[in-house]
Amino acid sequence: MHRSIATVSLSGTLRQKLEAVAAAGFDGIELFEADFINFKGTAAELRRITADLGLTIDLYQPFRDFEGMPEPQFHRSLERAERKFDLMEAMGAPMVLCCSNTSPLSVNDPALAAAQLHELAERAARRNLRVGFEALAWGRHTSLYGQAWEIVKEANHAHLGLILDSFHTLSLKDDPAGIASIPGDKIFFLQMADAPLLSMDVLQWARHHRSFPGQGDFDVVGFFEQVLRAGYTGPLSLEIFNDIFRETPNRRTAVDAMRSLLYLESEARQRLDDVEPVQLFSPPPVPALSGLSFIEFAADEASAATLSTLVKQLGFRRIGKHRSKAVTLYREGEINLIVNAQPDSFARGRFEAHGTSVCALGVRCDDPLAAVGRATAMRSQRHDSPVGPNELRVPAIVAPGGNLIHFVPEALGANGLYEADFILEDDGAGANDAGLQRIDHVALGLALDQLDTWVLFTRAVLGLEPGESLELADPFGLIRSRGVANADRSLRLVLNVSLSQRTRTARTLSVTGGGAVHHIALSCADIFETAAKLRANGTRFVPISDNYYDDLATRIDIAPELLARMREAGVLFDRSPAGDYLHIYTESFEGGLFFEVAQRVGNYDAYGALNAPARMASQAQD
Ligand SMILES: O=C(O)c1ccc(O)c(O)c1
Ligand SMILES: [Mg+2]
Repeated sequence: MHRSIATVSLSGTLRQKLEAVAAAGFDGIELFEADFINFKGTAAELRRITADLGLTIDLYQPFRDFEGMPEPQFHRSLERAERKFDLMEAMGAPMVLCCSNTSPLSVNDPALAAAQLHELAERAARRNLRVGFEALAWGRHTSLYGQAWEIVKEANHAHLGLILDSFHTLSLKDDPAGIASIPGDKIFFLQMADAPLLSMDVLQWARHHRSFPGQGDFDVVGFFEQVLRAGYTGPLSLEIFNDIFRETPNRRTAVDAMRSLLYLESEARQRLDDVEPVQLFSPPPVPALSGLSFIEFAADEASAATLSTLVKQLGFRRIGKHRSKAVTLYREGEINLIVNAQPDSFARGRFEAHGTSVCALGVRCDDPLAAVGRATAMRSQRHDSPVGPNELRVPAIVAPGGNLIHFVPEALGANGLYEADFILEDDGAGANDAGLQRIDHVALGLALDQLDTWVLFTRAVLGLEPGESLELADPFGLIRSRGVANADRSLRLVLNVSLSQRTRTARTLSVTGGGAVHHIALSCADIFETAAKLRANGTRFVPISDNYYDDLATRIDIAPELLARMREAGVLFDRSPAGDYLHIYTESFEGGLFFEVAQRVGNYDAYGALNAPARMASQAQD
């Protein structure tokens, strides 16, 4: 499809926006009027700049408060339109977006609206321009696409058509199914936007909280499917009013934007085997992922020694040394932790930039090359590390923020990779084993402008689905937290952002840079036994207040004996209809990273997020 984006969706000057959009591979733009009004150049100059960048100006927008107007406003608006048509001719923009009237002066008369739009289209036709009519969700008399379509039909002019915007339809919970029966050639333009489900004034929602398809909660794929079923073959465009995007570096926004369209096309394509009026993007399928094989830390010699002590307290044994690099492998249960202190390596670069931190995750995968193919198709970068003799090349990609995700072939089994790359020599400290079994989840601390990027990345590249978005109280501000997981829940990530500059998460972030691992949750079969062994090994846990347990007993019906054990051990508890979650947090390591030990009972499917405030308050009281 011809892929386009409204200039309002990105930060920067108009020229910077155009350069970012062109670099991300877009074909065209919707020119947001304010971007042109404040541009220090002529329409002809803009035409040359966009053409030099290989972009077309597909739409000039918006033209407001036009239809259903009494005199003298109507004729004044026609004059205004003529001046905009002059500009459009000079810049080579073939279409103007006329959004439904919000003025208190407008009258509720669809026949008048149709007649006036006919007149506008007639004037556009004289210059071979076209007019698209869009229902704003807060339009005074026209707020639904069905109403706008009735008016366009009645106006019956070849140069007048309908503009669809998924936000307006989905925010009002209007049914997009009717779109499929609108003639495709009368849909002149398609604007796609997603958004989180919020209960607020629809205008505020639309102007501040839209997001790219795949980042929000709307059924944008279902909407797009109906438009394609109508036979639409015009541009696929993004129009995103978002407060955070206005300040996000525009190169990143532009890549997210392209990824969202590629995701949207590929998802819709799977629903449209029978009808495909236009070629849709077809990437390799999402890989089948089955959990984390390893977590790799970036360190230097000194911090590698500190980490070694820490993980041994957690019951890990050192089981191998890398064949050619200063890299050590630790294991407990099925969990592999790698500490990479190799100078001149990718890991050392991360260490120098961010301190001791997680620099890579290894994900088990049925077909790693296909996974990398999917990732690069979805605009992620492939990463190739130097490989020594007899070592395995594990395909990797760069995640947002710069850490690596390696795809470890499932076929290697539990030990294949480690046997190839490491000299395995168990240091025999297995007596410390505390019963940690698997990596339950990895929680990331992200900058505010990275959450949407990560939701889309994990969805489009890794095939993970986001869960509920929660707001959690830290003593110094709010944290927003969202889990993403694959279908069988063998791979779970938790994405945390701080809405305040003053929370622990925000402060850690300013030390480690965005996209850092914030904590690592490890599972066990009996949390009381495991916590006792870990304590005996020297692990220190975040203490939990007595008041927490008094309150817990009032909220949840728990056997007194279990409550007493939790109180004594400092174990936190959450219950859902599907099951229970018992967990405990270690004190943090330098840079703020810490571990969580978790026991899932039944089919509990979340992360104990409601207990995070207890942890954050305790950490703040240290
Ligand atoms: O918020 C607005 O005014 C506005 C303008 C043009 C659009 O296409 C739209 O969806 C919203
Ligand atoms: Mg719109």
